[in-house]
Amino acid sequence: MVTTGAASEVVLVDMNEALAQAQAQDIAHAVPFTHAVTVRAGSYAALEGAGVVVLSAGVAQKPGETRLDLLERNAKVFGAIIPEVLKAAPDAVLLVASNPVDVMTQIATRISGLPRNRVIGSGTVLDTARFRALLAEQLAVTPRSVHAHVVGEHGDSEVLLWSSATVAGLSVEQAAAQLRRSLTADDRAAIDEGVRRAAYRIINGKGHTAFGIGGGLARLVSAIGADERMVATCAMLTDDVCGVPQVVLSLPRVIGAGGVVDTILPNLSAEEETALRRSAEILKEAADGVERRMGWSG
Ligand SMILES: NC(=O)C1=CN([C@@H]2O[C@H](COP(=O)(O)OP(=O)(O)OC[C@H]3O[C@@H](n4cnc5c(N)ncnc54)[C@H](O)[C@@H]3O)[C@@H](O)[C@H]2O)C=CC1
Ligand SMILES: CC(=O)C(=O)O
Repeated sequence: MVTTGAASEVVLVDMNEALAQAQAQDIAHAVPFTHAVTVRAGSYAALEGAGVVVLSAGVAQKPGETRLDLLERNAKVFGAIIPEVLKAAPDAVLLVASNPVDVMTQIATRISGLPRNRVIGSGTVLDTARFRALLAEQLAVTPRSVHAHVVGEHGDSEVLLWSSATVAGLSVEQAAAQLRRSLTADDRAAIDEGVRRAAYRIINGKGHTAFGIGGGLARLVSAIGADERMVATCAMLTDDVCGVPQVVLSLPRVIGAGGVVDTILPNLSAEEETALRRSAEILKEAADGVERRMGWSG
């Protein structure tokens, strides 16, 4: 947020106050080289007046763990922090990043009691970025010129929408042919694996992921602040996805003041529709399970 000037003031709140202080100081020392952003650590009360609160507290995956493995532990963390956040910043948009982000968004929606469009999960924003980056590398164009989306779970069952991916208005197959680049079934499988398994590989190498999600969250904060109506694949509680009712997952959403302004359902091939339904079923089952175990259902 500091490097892009996405906010005028950033407050870091963490149960580890010394860590929040140290991070705030370190980040503040980048301000002279970037944008005029005030950065400080504080208690929940310091969130007063916040337009957006990013929820990223909790535990992260260790090598070998899936995102869904974190569910119970992070549900308890949200149970503790969301009432505190709302006391200080009742009008904020909640932007959820903690994993498993889709189910955590559903939990945040339930605990907060806020309208569903004000509780957004970063969802597959990061996976969409990874898909665009890898397609761009394959086609030797900049990722900004690749229009492609990942929908469904931010996790193992996510769905890469190859059928609607375009460059300069052409399908990626047509673009590859004109650009004299290979895009064989093996290339596509390698890109799929590269997107779907990115977090596992990065966590094996450095213990966590940070820059991609940081870029994505900053972009969303700035879209909300400027009422941009940017289309991004964010997670939100949705009435019906391929016949699965009341499920939180990512679809292209219009992001502006107040959170999600609208949702767009892309054209799906039969195979993509089946995969999206499966992803919705997996998330629904995980969310129903945690609601039961936490005594929230009914
Ligand atoms: N949605 C996405 O694309 C991504 C999500 N994540 C998720 O974000 C979360 C955070 O990841 P990291 O920053 O790498 O982990 P981290 O362990 O570095 O940071 C988590 C912080 O939460 C704090 N915390 C824990 N319980 C708390 C509580 N009750 N109140 C206040 N603070 C509390 C901890 O003190 C710690 O500083 C994880 O769930 C991770 O899986 C991470 C990267 C990408
Ligand atoms: C950790 C995580 O969810 C990611 O980097 O995709």
